[in-house]
Parts: sequence; C-alpha cells; structure tokens
Amino acid sequence: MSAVLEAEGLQTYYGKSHILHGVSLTVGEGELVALLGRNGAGKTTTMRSIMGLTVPREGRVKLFGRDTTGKPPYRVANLGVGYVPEGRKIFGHLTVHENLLVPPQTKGPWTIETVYRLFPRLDERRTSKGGRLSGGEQEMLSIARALLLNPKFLILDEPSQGLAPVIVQEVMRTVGRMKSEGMSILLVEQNAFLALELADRAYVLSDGEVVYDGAAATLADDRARMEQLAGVSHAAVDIRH
Ligand SMILES: Nc1ncnc2c1ncn2[C@@H]1O[C@H](COP(=O)(O)OP(=O)(O)OP(=O)(O)O)[C@@H](O)[C@H]1O
Repeated sequence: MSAVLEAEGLQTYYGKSHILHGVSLTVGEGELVALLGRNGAGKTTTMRSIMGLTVPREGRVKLFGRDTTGKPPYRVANLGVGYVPEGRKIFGHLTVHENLLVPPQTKGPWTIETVYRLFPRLDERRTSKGGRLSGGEQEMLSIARALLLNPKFLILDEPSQGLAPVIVQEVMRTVGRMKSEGMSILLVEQNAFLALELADRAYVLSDGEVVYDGAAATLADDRARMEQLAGVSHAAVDIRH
C-alpha cells in the first residue's frame, strides 16, 4: 500500500511552547486512520503541522510521496488534501446550495449532485440558510464543501464535537461511506470508541507524543487501556450501545 501521508519526528512549537515532541504517523492509500487523545494532547497541532498552518521546527511531512515540509497551506491543499477544521466554518447568510457553489469546480467523483446523494439531509435543506442549520447539518455541509474539491486525502478534525449522539452516528456513518468509496481519511476524534469502529489503525497522542500506534480493533477491545491512554469518558462508551 503506498503512503498518502508520512509524517516523521514532528517537533512543533507555538512561540516558546513546545507542543509536539517527535510525532510520527502514516496514512496509507484508502486507509481510515484515527488520531485520538485527550483535550490538549496535540491533535489539532498535528493537523496544523501536516497542513503547513504551523510549520514544525523539526521533522518532515510527505504527502503522496512529496516533501511538503514548510510549504504553505494552499500548496498542500492543491496536492489534493482536504481539511475540515474544528468548528464548522460555513457561510451562515448563504443557503446550503449557495455554500456548495463556493468551492471552485474540480474534476473528480464529487459534484454537488453526488454530495447531495451522500448527505440527503442537505438535499432536503438546499434553500435553508447555513446559519439556520443544526450543528449536525452544519458539520455535513463543511464536509460536503471539502469533498467538492475532490481531495485524495481528507483530514477531519473532531466532526462529532458538540453534536447529539444520534447525529454523531449519522456523521460517522457518512465518514464510513466515504472510506468505502476509496477515500483516505485521517479522523481526529475525542469520541474514541466511535472512531475506532470505523478506523483501520489508530494513534493516541498524549502530551505531544504518540503513546499508541496500532490496529484500531486491538485498542477498541482493551477498554482499560483506552481509558488510560485516551481518557475515554463513559458517555462516549454509552453512545455506542
Ligand atoms: N495558538 C496557541 N498558542 C499557544 N499554545 C497553544 C495554541 N494552540 C494550542 N496550544 C496548546 O497546545 C496544546 C495542544 O493543543 P491542541 O489544540 O493541539 O490539542 P488537541 O489535542 O487538539 O485538543 P482539543 O481536543 O482541545 O482541540 C495545548 O496545551 C494547548 O493549550
């Protein structure tokens, strides 16, 4: 399997604060990899380091076999990397459909019609203003917009954050469908059990270091280890059942 992402020994700082202490991770073609960890573990900083939003002081980032270390975010995105950051940055005053017309047209399987098929809720709400959508619908709209750029690799930062359990399930099912369509995905989640149900492999970060790197199923089956490493709350466990 060829690698979509190879990050090696990332050391990332915000000013004098040393946040990532040698983070290495890979995502293979067609793989869904979960990146887990408690609040403040360094998950978002890892994404930012990969995207070139915060340039690591040491270490290397390779995307599709090309060294992108220190390259600006638009160059990284242009290689075919979609990034859906935390916090659903959609246009509240535009309708769903208008939001989907914002990204430039790109070649590939994802068109406005195919994303409506993936997200029937958005199809039903074509004419609703973004600002009037529920949290879950806004998350779907953020993901839909990223898909329209036809990325080869999608990075999702905590898509379940702040959503009701039933909506979390729906968003996660959609992530599963994108994987089955062949998309390579790095899924950053606090909701560890749900992420592990979908993921092939997982990394757990703690204080800016990788403390688990292995099969998702192995970690999911070891609940004590999960709680110790990722600080998984019982609420997250309950959502699954
Ligand atoms: N702009 C910043 N300047 C200084 N420190 C920051 C900045 N952004 C984040 N940090 C710190 O870096 C550490 C890692 O934060 P990061 O956002 O990467 O964690 P996270 O695992 O994504 O957590 P969360 O789930 O809360 O988003 C935290 O201690 C945080 O306080």
